[in-house]
Amino acid sequence: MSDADAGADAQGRSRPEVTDTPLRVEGMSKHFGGITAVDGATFEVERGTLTGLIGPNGAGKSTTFNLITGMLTPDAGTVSFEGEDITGLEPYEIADRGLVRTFQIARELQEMTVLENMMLAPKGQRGERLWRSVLPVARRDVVDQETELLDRVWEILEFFEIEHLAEEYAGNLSGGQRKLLEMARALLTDPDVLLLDEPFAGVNPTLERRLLDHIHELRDRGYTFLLVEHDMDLIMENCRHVVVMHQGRILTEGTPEKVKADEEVIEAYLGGDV
Ligand SMILES: Nc1ncnc2c1ncn2[C@@H]1O[C@H](COP(=O)(O)OP(=O)(O)OP(=O)(O)O)[C@@H](O)[C@H]1O
Repeated sequence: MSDADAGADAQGRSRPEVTDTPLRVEGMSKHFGGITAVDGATFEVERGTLTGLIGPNGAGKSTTFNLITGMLTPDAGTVSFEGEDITGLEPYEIADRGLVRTFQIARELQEMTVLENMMLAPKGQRGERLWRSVLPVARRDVVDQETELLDRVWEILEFFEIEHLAEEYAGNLSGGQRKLLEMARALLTDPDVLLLDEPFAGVNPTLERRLLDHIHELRDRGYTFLLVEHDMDLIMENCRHVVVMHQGRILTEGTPEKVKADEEVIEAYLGGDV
């Protein structure tokens, strides 16, 4: 969606102000007993970018991810999305607004096929702004919603090149194929911003490349990504903006070149090569 589309959706309902930085985290903190997991974190995610959130073990990345997606509530600070304060909202309320995370395929769903997993995935509740399709508008106006959903499901499966696995049980997929299915399910919710927590964990290098290509193509279509990752090199090679956490604080942020040259970052990563 371009900024020019902001203001009202296809039904004329008003939507919150759309900014170029859809996601803002300001002064966010979270304590667990005596542990400060996140300590006054402030950063932004710009629209249409891949932003990487990195940091050594225990830096506070997962906690930050859970605070943004509503799985945890911060002790201080705010999270805003498209200009709206979403701090403390329930995860489903946040997802409904278009800030969506991927979920591991639950055990029950592993006994269902890929197609069933897609048909059972939560759907976007936000009107007609469907999957940023290459299909012509007329095709998207199909009255039969079931047919439309099925069309969309197939289009997304084809996009991820897993349509040949439609009848396969999710439990039989490889680690990488499962990640593709997780992302395919998330896309059905019509997100604006996708948060991915360690999306490449357990994925072989060939599928990792494919997953990255898909992420870049989705970014080209206007989606925004926040990637939480251990793998510094991967983030440096693929993200335009990198946020580095250490001991709950934002150590630095900026371009990969800037971050790589930062003494504190080198220090945080065990004083080793970055
Ligand atoms: N539910 C919890 N209860 C107590 N302490 C927690 C909890 N969750 C996280 N922590 C602590 O908060 C700190 C930050 O943890 P977090 O998991 O956010 O870091 P991380 O950067 O994601 O680490 P990793 O890369 O190892 O997953 C750590 O010291 C961790 O032990």
